[in-house]
Amino acid sequence: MTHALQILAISDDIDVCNMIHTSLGSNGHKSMCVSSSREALQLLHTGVVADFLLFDAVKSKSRDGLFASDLLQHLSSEKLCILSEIGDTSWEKYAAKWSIKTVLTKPLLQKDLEKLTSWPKVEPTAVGTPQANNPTNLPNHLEELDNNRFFLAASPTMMQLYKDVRLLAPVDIPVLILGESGVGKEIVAMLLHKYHSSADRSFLNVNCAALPTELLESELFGYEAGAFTGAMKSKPGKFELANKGTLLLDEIGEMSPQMQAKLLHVLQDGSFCRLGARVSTQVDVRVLAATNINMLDALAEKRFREDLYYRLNTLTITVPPLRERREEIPLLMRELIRRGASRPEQPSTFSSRIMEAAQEYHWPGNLRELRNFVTRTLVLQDEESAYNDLRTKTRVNTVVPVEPIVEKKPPASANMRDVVNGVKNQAEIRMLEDALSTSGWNRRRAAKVLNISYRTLLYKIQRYGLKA
Ligand SMILES: Nc1ncnc2c1ncn2[C@@H]1O[C@H](COP(=O)(O)OP(=O)(O)OP(=O)(O)O)[C@@H](O)[C@H]1O
Repeated sequence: MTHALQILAISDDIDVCNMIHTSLGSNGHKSMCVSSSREALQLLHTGVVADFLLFDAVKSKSRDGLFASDLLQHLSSEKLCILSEIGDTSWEKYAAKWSIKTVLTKPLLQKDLEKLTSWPKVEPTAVGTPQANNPTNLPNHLEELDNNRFFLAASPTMMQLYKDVRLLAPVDIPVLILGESGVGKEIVAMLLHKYHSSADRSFLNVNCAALPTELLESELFGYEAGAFTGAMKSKPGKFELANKGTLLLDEIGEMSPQMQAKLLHVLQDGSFCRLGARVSTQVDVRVLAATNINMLDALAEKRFREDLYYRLNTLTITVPPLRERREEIPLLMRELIRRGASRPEQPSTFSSRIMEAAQEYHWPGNLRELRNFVTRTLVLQDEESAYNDLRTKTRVNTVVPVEPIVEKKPPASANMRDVVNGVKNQAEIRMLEDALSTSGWNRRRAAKVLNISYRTLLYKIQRYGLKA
């Protein structure tokens, strides 16, 4: 049987990436698209095998010497191809210098790829066979962000989300990012910033739920010396610091009514006063907002101002929970392991049974929980207990059918009360986890759904050790 080949593309152009994924995927081959040669090199260093590398030279940031010697160390020149623009012949001289035979021009067409690779079609692997679980079989998009953070998409919904982000990013309108806690709203905001014209300016983030109103006000707008006790020196706020850049207002749904009114004012005319200042300051900031609460409920319950809501959500992006894109789990884990394994004795991958168990678990804390799980497992180097932990949590979440009590004598030591309490606790944990995960770990909403007080819910979360 013919083996699936892998093409690695370095391109910022979503049409190019889509064409590669679709055209190669339909022939049973694999493809990966990254946005810089640095990312491509990182992948090659970690053992990813590319049978062919396509470099999109159009609008590439650092044309000269970009991938010359470094990439050629991994791949022979016949395996490299440059994608250029009609009329741009500058790449021919580089191609000659590096002995690269192929220079294609945009728009990239299916027939170019077919001719280029002349790879025979591979029979699709039957669903459910081990190979179908192999993460490298999925077309995916990996993008490097600041501070060793990354964006990875592989499911159809996330690939579409990436496409939407790329379309929206350059447009200067407010975007509201919705999704449960830990799904990657901040990562999406970072991507929106990366592809905005202000990308070389600051990207700042303020968590609106973490600070009481007065502190949030000084954090956002800054203060003058003497504005309050302890304000020895004046200090600019995040709006000033993010001038000409992007400011993400995280957990905006938790902002107090007073702050909402002040924020509305800034969004209307871009000006505000530092605390204790007499004159106003004018800024030009791209404001993004994110929340894990249901904004329509918040509007109906008058917890959030309608006028502010409509200012913030000219466009909305909803990031799906991890349990709705389980096919991404092995890929994400592999990438997290690759970045997390710092010592030689740490594994470069986890066993396939742990990967499978991870795909079955419902990850109420989404990607944050997955990342913590990988880090913990790498540090403790105890896959067995990590596996058991996953299985237990998956079982607790699955409805346990009540076994008919037929002629089974309980063991002498069994205590009826313990058994009943065990079943009751399990049912309670299941209900709590369901309510918390559907409300995106918004405890007030979960308490409402469960019809218990907020304090009772906090107590139960602590008692059962539930974690987002
Ligand atoms: N698509 C993704 N690819 C890779 N890593 C991701 C992705 N999405 C999220 N992560 C990782 O998951 C973790 C949580 O992401 P992030 O902080 O963006 O979530 P969030 O939705 O903003 O959470 P919260 O609502 O609690 O603020 C981070 O470590 C982030 O790097």
